[in-house]
Amino acid sequence: MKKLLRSFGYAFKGLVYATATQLNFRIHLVATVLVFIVGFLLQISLEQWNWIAISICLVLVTEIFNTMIETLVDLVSPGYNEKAGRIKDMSAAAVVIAALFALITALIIFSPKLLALINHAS
Ligand SMILES: Nc1ncnc2c1ncn2[C@@H]1O[C@H](COP(=O)(O)OP(=O)(O)OP(=O)(O)O)[C@@H](O)[C@H]1O
Repeated sequence: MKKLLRSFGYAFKGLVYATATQLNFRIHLVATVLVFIVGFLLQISLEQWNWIAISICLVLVTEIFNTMIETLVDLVSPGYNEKAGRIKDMSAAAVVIAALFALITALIIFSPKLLALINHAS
């Protein structure tokens, strides 16, 4: 049990490090809070919450992996290296793909509800 708690402590330290050092990670966290607020206000369904949860998880996990890969590349290849650059570029591409998936998911879920609200108000 003590060992398990210690492992969670290390994981929490990693999360704090990612939040403190990565502006993009902080932006994703703010976006997560906003999506939660909008989701509650628009009373989205359980299935839609599922898609939102998958999107958020995917973006945060890829962002942490990206930070991890950047740190590892800087460790093993501190100087200029074409392959090191390519690895970082691909890692960043993974975050962009996840973020696009999240954006499209949010558009599919929220735009019909927001449009209905706008139509109702006018
Ligand atoms: N060692 C390297 N050799 C060659 N090119 C690199 C190297 N390090 C970085 N690059 C290039 O510069 C880009 C930016 O790298 P950098 O490490 O600054 O990441 P970043 O996306 O700006 O993240 P962060 O702001 O978190 O450091 C990489 O995507 C890559 O194209």
